[in-house]
Amino acid sequence: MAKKAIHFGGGNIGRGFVAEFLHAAGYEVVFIDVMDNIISALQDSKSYQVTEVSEAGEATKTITNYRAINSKTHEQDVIQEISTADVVTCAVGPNILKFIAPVIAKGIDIRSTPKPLAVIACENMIGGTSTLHGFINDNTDSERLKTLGERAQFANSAIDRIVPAQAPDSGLNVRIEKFYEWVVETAPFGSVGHPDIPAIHWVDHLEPYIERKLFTVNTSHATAAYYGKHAGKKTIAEAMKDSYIRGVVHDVLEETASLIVDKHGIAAQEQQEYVDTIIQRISNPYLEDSVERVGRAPMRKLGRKERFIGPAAQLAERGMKYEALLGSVEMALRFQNVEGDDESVALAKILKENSPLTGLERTHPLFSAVVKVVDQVQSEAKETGQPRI
Ligand SMILES: NC(=O)c1ccc[n+]([C@@H]2O[C@H](COP(=O)([O-])OP(=O)(O)OC[C@H]3O[C@@H](n4cnc5c(N)ncnc54)[C@H](O)[C@@H]3O)[C@@H](O)[C@H]2O)c1
Ligand SMILES: O=P(O)(O)OC[C@@H](O)[C@@H](O)[C@H](O)[C@H](O)CO
Repeated sequence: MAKKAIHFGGGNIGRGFVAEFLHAAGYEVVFIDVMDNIISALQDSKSYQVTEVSEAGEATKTITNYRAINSKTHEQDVIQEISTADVVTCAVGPNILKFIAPVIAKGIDIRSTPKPLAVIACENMIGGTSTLHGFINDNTDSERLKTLGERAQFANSAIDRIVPAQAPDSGLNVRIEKFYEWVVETAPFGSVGHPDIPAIHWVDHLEPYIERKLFTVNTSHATAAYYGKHAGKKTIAEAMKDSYIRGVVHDVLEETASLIVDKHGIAAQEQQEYVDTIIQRISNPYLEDSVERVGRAPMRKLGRKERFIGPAAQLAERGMKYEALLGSVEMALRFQNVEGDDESVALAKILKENSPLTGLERTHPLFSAVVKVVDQVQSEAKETGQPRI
C-alpha cells in the first residue's frame, strides 16, 4: 500500500530537506501550511527542484508525488489525512508547535489503523517532538490520553542542512547545501519498529547528536550572524571571511567542543574534524545565507537550553571556560529592531523594561556573568539611545 507522510511547514527545510527524503523513501507527501501562496503554488504544480550547491558544482533532484492543504481554511481535510497517514513531520519553527498541535491531536484521535502514527518534529531545538507531544496531550481528552500511545509514537530528532532564504523569483525550487544529517531516536517505536526512511540515521540515544549539532553548527552560525550583523556584513560567508569574526567563531567552538568531549565522551580528534566541517559549511559562499535569517528570533536563541546559554551554563557547572560564549550572548542582545524580525523588536523593549530573558536560575553559576553582559548592553542603550558598538 502507498505510504503517506503529512508534513507541516512548506518552507525552506520542509521542501528542501524533509520532503526530499520522504519522497526518496517512497512516501506521498501532503504539505500543510497556512500561507496561501505556498499552498497554491504546491497545488498548481506537479514537481519542484532541489539543487545542491557546492564548490563541486550543482546537482538537481526533482520532487514529485505531493499534495498540499491549507490548515487555516481546510482543517477538517488535514484531520482526515492525519487519520490515515503513516508519518507526521513538521518544520514550522519551535514557537509554532503549539499552534499545529490541536489539529494533529484531532487527527490522531480518530485513527483506526492498526499501526500507530510516527510523529517526528524537525525543528532546531532540544526535545522538539517531546514539546509537540506535550501540546498534543494538552489537546487530547483525558480518557483518550490513556490510549494515545496505541495511536501515535513520538520520536525526537536532530536535523542539519543549511537552507538559506530563497530568491524571490525561485518559486518552489530550493537551493541548498549538499551536506545533510537527520538523526532520530529509535526507542519510542518499541516493537512496532521505526518507519523506513533510508536518509535517517537511527540512534538509541539522541542527546549527544542534538547537543553536538546545536552547540556546534547553530552556536557558530549564530555567532557569525550576530557579530556579522554588527559589523555590517550581509551574509554568513562574508562574516566568516573577516579574520576577527572567524577568530571569535573558533574561540566559541573551542568552548563548546570542550563540553561535547567532556560530557559525551566524543574523542577530541573526532570533534575537531566535525568542527572543521562546520566551519567549511558555514563559510560556503555559494549559499548566500543572510545574517538576518541566521540571527532571526534572538530571544528564542537566548533561551535556557539554546545554543549559547545551554552550553555556557553546562560549562559553568563544570568549572570550565565560557567567556567567548558570553561575547555571542552580548552580540545577540544587540540584534535589536531588525526589519521583519518581531523578536528583535520585543528584545529591544524587554531590555528597556528589565524583564527576564534567558530563564537562567538566579542561583546558577552563570547568572551573574550574564547579568553583567545584559547590564553592559542596557547601559550603552541608555547613554546613547542605541547600542554603541
Ligand atoms: N533553514 C535551515 O537551514 C534549517 C535547518 C535545520 C532546521 N531548521 C529548522 O526548521 C524549522 C523551519 O525553518 P525554515 O528555515 O524552513 O523556516 P521557513 O520560514 O522557511 O518555513 C516555515 C514554514 O512554516 C509555515 N508555518 C507557519 N505557521 C504554520 C502553521 N501554523 N501550520 C503550518 N505551517 C506553518 C510557514 O508558513 C513556513 O512556510 C525551524 O525550526 C528551523 O530551525 C532550519
Ligand atoms: O533555524 P534557526 O533560527 O534555529 O537557526 C538559524 C540557522 O542557524 C539554522 O537554520 C541552520 O541553517 C540549520 O540549523 C543548519 O542545519
